[in-house]
Amino acid sequence: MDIRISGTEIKGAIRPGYEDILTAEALHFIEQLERQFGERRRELLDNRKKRQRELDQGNLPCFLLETKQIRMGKWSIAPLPLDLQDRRVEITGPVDRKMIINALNSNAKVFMACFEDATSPTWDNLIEGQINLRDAVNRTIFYQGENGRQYKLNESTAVLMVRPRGLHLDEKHVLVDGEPMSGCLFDFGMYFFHNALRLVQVGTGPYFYLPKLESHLEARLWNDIFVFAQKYIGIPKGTIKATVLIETILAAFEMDEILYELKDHSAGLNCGRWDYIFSYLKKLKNKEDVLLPDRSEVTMTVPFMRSYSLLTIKTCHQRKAPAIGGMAAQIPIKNDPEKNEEAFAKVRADKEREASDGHDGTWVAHPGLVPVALEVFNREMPTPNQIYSDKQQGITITEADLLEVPKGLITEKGVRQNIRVGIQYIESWLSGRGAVPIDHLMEDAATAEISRAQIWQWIRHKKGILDDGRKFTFQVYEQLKKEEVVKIKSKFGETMARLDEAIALFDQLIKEDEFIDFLTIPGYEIL
Ligand SMILES: CC(=O)SCCNC(=O)CCNC(=O)[C@H](O)C(C)(C)COP(=O)(O)OP(=O)(O)OC[C@H]1O[C@@H](n2cnc3c(N)ncnc32)[C@H](O)[C@@H]1OP(=O)(O)O
Ligand SMILES: O=CC(=O)O
Ligand SMILES: [Mg+2]
Repeated sequence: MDIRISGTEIKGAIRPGYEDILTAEALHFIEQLERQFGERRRELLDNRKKRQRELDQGNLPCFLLETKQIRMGKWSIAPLPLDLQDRRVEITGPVDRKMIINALNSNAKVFMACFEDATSPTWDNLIEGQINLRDAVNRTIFYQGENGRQYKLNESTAVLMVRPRGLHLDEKHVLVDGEPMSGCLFDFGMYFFHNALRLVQVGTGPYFYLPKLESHLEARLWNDIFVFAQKYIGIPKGTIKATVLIETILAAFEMDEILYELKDHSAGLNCGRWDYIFSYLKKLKNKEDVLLPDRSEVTMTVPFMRSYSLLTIKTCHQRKAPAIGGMAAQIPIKNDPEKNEEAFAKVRADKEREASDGHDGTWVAHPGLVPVALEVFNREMPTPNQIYSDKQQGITITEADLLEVPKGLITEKGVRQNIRVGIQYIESWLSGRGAVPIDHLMEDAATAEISRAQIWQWIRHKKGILDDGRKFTFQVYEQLKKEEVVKIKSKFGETMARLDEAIALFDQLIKEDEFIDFLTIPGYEIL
């Protein structure tokens, strides 16, 4: 069956149940969103390119002169709704049916359902994700595992927040006036249209996380989208609340401005550490002194990362907004209690730093880590949040602090890990899975971006030299890649259906001199 309503045409398959999401009314709404905001989104994407060219020519990110008044002014975001005041532990995950139930039942305060880093945007994942979220909001969601185990919601569940895709991705299965529509407007629009009224009725609201913003003008776009959407379905302005991920180096220089643009709709900021590392590398890739060591060495305690997290807290608290921490990559390790305890200790230390610095909550990747993070925040944060604490007073973070280049080594082990993780992750993404465990770490689109960006840069940077003195070149890359692919094949054999395509895509990302902005853009062409 083909669906075509007014100027909107659905190119994706219509399986049983999909018509409940792709209703005429919902399609009319997303068509309006695209017509109203699609062009502005494209202009903002062009701005990103222009900004990248300026950075490539040697300009450095800086606090903006033209918005100094906003940074100096006395203002706060609108008061937070009751159910977003205590966000001490938030679990994240893809929009998979079983995982949604597990996350909502996990005892975390919030569950962020993710269409971005943790979801491979196949048409089926997206529409099934919308069905799952609708059923979760209606509390009718139910799942039966292959082993017969049945899953349903507990009496008390986490507050739901939804992360639509970033501005950079199209939705090729939905054409509006003959062109693919914006992925972010599709995800946001469908979730909002089907759930906002019900969420308000039951005393919560349409709450969002906004990924990968690069400027306050992008926050302004989202604010205008929210105003339009609320008016469209007849709910008061300010009902939507959104937390913006500070996960690009450019956004770190515009935190006040981002909060200001969204102030009626703001639910604070979050430190998206993995995309942040990727963005630091990508945006500054042409600077001769900018070179990151092995991925495992770029932790939250290296100076530029710590500065960014402290500035996020300080900025948020000045504006009475929550500052949520980020994701430690460790996940539980089954059948090895000693290694498992080491992983938990790393997560605990990460959460202790966040809580004692003044973060108002944190992220975990796995239900098994909820008690670890809860114990730390319960101990360190007796109040629902730390918005009124004075922990950040006296701290000043400069432009130079945000840009400080970390020290450390590039090793063959680090190169091998980047190659293996990059290829394995892309294979899984192409096969429809957007978050995977690799070497006992959570890997998703953001972490994989770091892996491939490092390889790209180390080859081209004159200081891309391994700790044993070898220059890292295309030849060394080819040799190590060959060996890593053999290891992948011997471990996974025939189960990796899209390995050849993953290797080809990884190669393209490394070999094109023009840095490819997001791996998901060429990836989406073959998804
Ligand atoms: C950089 C960023 O953007 S971070 C945010 C985006 N990334 C994410 O959200 C990743 C979230 N985490 C995950 O997807 C998963 O934890 C993974 C892929 C890393 C590991 O998943 P698995 O290999 O399935 O873990 P594991 O086998 O230990 O899972 C045990 C149980 O916990 C469940 N589970 C694991 N992680 C989650 C989660 N995040 N949410 C809900 N349930 C989860 C599993 O579904 C499984 O349930 P079951 O026992 O009922 O079958
Ligand atoms: O989205 C989170 C990140 O770390 O990236
Ligand atoms: Mg991210």
